[in-house]
Amino acid sequence: MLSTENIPSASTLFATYASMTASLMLFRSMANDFLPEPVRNYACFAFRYFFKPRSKELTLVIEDSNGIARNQIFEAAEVYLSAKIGPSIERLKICKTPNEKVITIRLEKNEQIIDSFRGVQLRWRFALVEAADGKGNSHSMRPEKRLFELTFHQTHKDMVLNSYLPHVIELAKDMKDKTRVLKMYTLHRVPDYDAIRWDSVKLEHPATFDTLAMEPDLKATIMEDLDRFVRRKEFYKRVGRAWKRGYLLYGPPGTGKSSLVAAMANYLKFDVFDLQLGNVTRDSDLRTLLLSTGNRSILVIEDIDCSVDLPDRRNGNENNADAQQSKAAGAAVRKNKTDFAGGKGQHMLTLSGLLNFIDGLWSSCGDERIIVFTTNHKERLDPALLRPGRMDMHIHMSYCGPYGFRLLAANYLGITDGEHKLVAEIETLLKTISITPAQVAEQFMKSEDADVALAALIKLLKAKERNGSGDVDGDEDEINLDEVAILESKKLKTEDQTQDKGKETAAGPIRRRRKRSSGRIRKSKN
Ligand SMILES: Nc1ncnc2c1ncn2[C@@H]1O[C@H](COP(=O)(O)OP(=O)(O)OP(=O)(O)O)[C@@H](O)[C@H]1O
Ligand SMILES: [Mg+2]
Repeated sequence: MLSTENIPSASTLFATYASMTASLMLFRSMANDFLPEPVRNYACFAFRYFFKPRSKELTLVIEDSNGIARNQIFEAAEVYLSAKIGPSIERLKICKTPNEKVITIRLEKNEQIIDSFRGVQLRWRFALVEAADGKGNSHSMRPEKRLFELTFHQTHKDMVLNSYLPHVIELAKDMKDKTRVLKMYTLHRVPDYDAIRWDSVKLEHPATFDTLAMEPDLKATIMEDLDRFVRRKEFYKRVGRAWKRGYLLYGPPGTGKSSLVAAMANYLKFDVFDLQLGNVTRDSDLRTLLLSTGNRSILVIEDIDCSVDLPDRRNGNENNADAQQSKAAGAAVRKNKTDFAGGKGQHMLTLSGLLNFIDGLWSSCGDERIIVFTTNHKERLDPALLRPGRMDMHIHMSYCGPYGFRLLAANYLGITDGEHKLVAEIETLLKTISITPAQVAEQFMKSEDADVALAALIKLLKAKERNGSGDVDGDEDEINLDEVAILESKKLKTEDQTQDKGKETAAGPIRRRRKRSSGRIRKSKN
């Protein structure tokens, strides 16, 4: 039987509680009076430290930026985790801008994801915290900081830092590349500010190495070269070279130089910056433009022989003061039309200036840069451009050979392994007659019926054979396409010649117009 004698009464309990509370309050007010604040804070900290339950977990806090630059780990985690979303997630943020191919999915505040790597469990949590200074993140202009918390057992700290996070970064890069929308930047003049800047559009050029008709060995060499370039970051650093590579593409019009640039961009997932030198009049503009090109990009200068001319070649005047000056400097000088007419000379762009800038300052302030020059006339190029070490690879884009023809026939007409009665005849003709891939493609566009398309190609090849135009350049070839083309091109040529008479000193723009007119004939038939 329980005795009630040993149980304290309610009044005793209340009295004890009241006296303890009074003692504590007395103690606290004495501590406040006699102990200085730093000592009190330290005592509180020590109390909490010794009596807090020990956690075996470690949490890494990954903020979206360090205040100035973006945090690469944060960005990688966002992408990586979007592929790890499981059924336990209740809220997600989704978004798609007009330029994006797919919907982006991101975690909402406080959502967690459990990941595992080499048998280790890792917990990710996305959080939004108000910035202590109330200003938030200046980089993203947000009032709060976005961060990920990555929690795991303390013993795995080294593995997470040295293996798991690099793995997340690498995987995220691959994922981003797959969905990346390539951009094509072209020059845009802002008249009010007399300035010129890059404007971007989505690069949707369908050319790839699979659709490009060129000799297989050359194609493989280019692809290998590109692969080697992108994976040799450390090598470039070690040997003290800027991580850039230059290609000179030369060959007749319609042999696929521009298509090759697009194929390179699609292959590497690099943006393209199309630098139309004709629109740039000042060296200072050029420098600003070059400095604002991004990493992982291809800078293209098309038709370099038309864009940058030697003045003595252009106007045939050896005594011209500018020509003398540029010769002395070993430079090719291009001036805009008004300079020639008015002789003001202040808007001057030099090829050597461009090349030095590309070789020097520009190339050292970015990574993974490719520069491509294209030309129809390699022999007209300034020796400064061809100097060893300037352009790493000279690629000759040539007329259509049997391999190129078969590839086009397969892509356009679905003729695989040359299984068509007319293929052998065409291949024989191709041995002696030069025809560009663009012209072959044009014939193949005429009909979906392989018989009709191949017959049209044979007709064109035979017409070329009759005219003895097997080895003339592409501009002349256009005249042989068909009667409409003949009439149209004659008309355009007459127009050109009339205009050219008045502008004998501006050889560059004249060459450009001729090229464009032949392009127009091609387009009108498609
Ligand atoms: N090698 C090729 N493989 C597949 N298609 C090609 C090839 N070359 C040209 N073409 C076709 O011809 C069109 C024009 O080619 P592209 O503009 O690449 O020639 P280009 O060499 O740059 O000519 P230009 O010297 O006039 O700039 C392309 O859009 C493509 O359809
Ligand atoms: Mg081109």
